[in-house]
Amino acid sequence: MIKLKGVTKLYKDFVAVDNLDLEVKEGEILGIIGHNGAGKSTTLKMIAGLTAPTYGSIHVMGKDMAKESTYVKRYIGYLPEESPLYENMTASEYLLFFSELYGMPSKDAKKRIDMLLKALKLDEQNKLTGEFSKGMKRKVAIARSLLHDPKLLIFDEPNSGLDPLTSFFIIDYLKNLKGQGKTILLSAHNLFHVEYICDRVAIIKGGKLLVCDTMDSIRKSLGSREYEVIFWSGDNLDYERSDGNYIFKTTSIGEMASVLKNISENNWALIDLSIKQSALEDIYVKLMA
Ligand SMILES: Nc1ncnc2c1ncn2[C@@H]1O[C@H](COP(=O)(O)OP(=O)(O)OP(=O)(O)O)[C@@H](O)[C@H]1O
Repeated sequence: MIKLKGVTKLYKDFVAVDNLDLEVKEGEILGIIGHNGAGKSTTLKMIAGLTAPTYGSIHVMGKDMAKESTYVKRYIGYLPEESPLYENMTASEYLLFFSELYGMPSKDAKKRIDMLLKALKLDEQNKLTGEFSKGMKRKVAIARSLLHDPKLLIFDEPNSGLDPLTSFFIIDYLKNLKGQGKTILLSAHNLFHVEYICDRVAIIKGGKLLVCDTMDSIRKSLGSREYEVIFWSGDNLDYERSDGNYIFKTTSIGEMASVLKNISENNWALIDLSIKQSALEDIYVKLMA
């Protein structure tokens, strides 16, 4: 669906995106994460055809964005990081206005707007968007990006500045859109959300791609596992105590095996054995350090 080859973006002589190769497959959700100023928005804008790369090529739906971006844009729903609305319109009026700009037949547009307002739980029909909360405004912007039923969604921090429940509602809504066959490329700062919905994660730093893979593969190469064994023994042992039991934690599978052997040989009682994997947050902190 998306293919970037050697994409570089210079602002004068400042390198905002540096020789980026990236692919997004049809039907997947790819999350881009990175510090402020890492180059996420610039990358998304280039893919959406809003700014051209200085070097390199971008293909979307098999088309070269340098030549056919006008054609491709009708299949893209782009949500910018900041999305000011026309605040003296209700949500329906605003969306209807955009549907006219998109050339949608008004009957189809009204149906689609009703569906989107309902799906996004935007039910205060009589309020002007200027009187909406931040979360509701973001939902209107999301509805606008989905008006023309695009195949590819490019969302720049869809839930920035929103409370946890509204954020989660939006993330879950995006997951639902993937179920309807959409391809989604998003940037986000909430790593839990990225881990929750994305099939693959791209981590960028200073405009360069550090890693792009599934969470499983990233964990295998960069993450760690911590084993935790809880057991009971009547003996006085040199292990940490927890609620009348002993607890042993390690990242070494060898050490964990030797404790299990001890438990078995001494007839102590194994209460629990668990494996904790690194969350994206741990891996991100490690990579950025
Ligand atoms: N129009 C522009 N002119 C000059 N520099 C720019 C322009 N747009 C972005 N930059 C610079 O390019 C770098 C990357 O910016 P970008 O907005 O892509 O980062 P980001 O990862 O999206 O950051 P954030 O998480 O804060 O949104 C930053 O150093 C920024 O200051």
